[in-house]
Amino acid sequence: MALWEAILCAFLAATLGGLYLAGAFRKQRANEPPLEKGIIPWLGCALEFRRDGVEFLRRMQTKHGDIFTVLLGGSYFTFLMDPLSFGTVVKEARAKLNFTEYAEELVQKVFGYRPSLMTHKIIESASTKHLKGNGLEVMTQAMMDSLQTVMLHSLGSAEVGKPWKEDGLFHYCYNMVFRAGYLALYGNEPRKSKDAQRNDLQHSEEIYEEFRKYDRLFPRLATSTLSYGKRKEAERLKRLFWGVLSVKNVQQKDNISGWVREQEQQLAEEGMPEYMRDRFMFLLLWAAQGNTGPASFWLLLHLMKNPKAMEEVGKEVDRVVKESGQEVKPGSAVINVTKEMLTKSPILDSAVEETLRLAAAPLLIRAVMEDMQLKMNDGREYALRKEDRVGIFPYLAAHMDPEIHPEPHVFKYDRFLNQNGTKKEFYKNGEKVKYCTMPWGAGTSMCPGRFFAVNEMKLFVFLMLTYFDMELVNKEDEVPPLEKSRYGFGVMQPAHDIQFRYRLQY
Ligand code: HEM
Repeated sequence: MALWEAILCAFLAATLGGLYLAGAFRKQRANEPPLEKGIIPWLGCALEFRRDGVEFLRRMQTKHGDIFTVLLGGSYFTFLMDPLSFGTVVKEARAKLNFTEYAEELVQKVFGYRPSLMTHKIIESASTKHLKGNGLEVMTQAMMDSLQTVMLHSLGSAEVGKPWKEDGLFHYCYNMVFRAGYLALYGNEPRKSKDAQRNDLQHSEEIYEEFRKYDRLFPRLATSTLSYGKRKEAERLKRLFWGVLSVKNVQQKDNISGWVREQEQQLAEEGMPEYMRDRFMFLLLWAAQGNTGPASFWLLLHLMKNPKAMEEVGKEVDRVVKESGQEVKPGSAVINVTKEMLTKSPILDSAVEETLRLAAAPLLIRAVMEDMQLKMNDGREYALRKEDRVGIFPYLAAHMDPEIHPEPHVFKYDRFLNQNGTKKEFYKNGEKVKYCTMPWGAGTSMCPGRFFAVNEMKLFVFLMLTYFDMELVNKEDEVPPLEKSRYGFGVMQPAHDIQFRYRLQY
């Protein structure tokens, strides 16, 4: 064979091998879901998906129905769009559909954290102890105290009159809830130090500013699409957080939450090196603080845009405060809202659920560990291949389904309540939909902080409505659209902020 023939053969073999690895030759087999490979080898439909995931999946759903497989950046994802069938994925044994595989890859990429075998168990058991039941009472009180500190401080002294203050509503809500949550979880400056409270306020503000820089980069960091310069910036921020939240630094604080302290201790007992535990601290901050602030923003905004909702929630808040025997008097605008009080506000509960229906858009992913059959609710069965992934995107498949939630784009504060005050059930094709909303994920990966998160949002609303008058600067401003690049990453953020003003009532 001539040399040029040998080179040509090698080139052809390499190209075919590359195309094979890129999945270009994959065909839909009998019993498999419809396949969509896009036109670019390896990337498949990744660009379209990243541009606007909702639009892309809606188009696929119209074309293929409620199950289909898509090539995205070298991996095949089977999307299940039938909410009545979610249970089969969520409850499937870990040996077949595994949550940790994909999650481990992601946390290594974005936080530099390599999970140990026990990490998930440690998070689960610490959360059961500290973010539920009696532990939740302690955490709710810590959040209450920190919220009072940051919210009342932001106004200065009430004695100098009650001037209006103006701010971006998203900035204000995220800032307040983030800083209070950070202080409640990671502790305060040692109380023996002079100016401890002032230092807490200043330090939490600095942390918030840096966190937001990372937060903005996060979606592109997770999808490996940052420019070189932005990647360097993300690396700088990551290192900054590993330092600020290092085990050594956090241990200097007073009132560290049991949730943070115990997880760190258990990882240490398991033999995890200290530098890796520093990274874990950053991962926890992200998980605990990245969603609740944006969710509180949407809740307050929807209440402000819906006078009837604001009136009903306001009446409920007043009643609960009065029933607790407290009164907000001029000059002493301080109330204490307890976990117990927060159990007596069904209207606010419904408004919180409705807010999360509209704003929470996580993408739940499971790795297929062996060739298997997926049985749909209507009896159809589909073959899944080992090493593919299964994706559930409840925002589109359930939250926005007009059959489950009529007028899905409208905020209805009492959507989740029956007239007699009990919780409503939802139906599709005449069948009850268990997974009618899934802001917290489900199954093994379900958010362990959900009870605390709801209490944080409710505390924030209790205090805002009790302490402040507030209004949008421009009452005609529409609710801003969602920032599309964040689909799949939890609670959505607005494409732009919206100005409001607030002042002390008393
Ligand atoms: C509105 C607020 C929140 C929302 C919507 C939310 C949502 C979620 C979702 C969807 C997941 C699962 C992700 C997946 O399946 O891959 C998750 C995981 C997690 N969340 Fe939340 N979360 C919120 C607040 C919180 C808070 C306040 C905490 C703790 C104080 C917390 C702690 C965690 C942790 C530690 C995980 C990872 C669990 C594990 O991998 O074992 N979250 N969250």
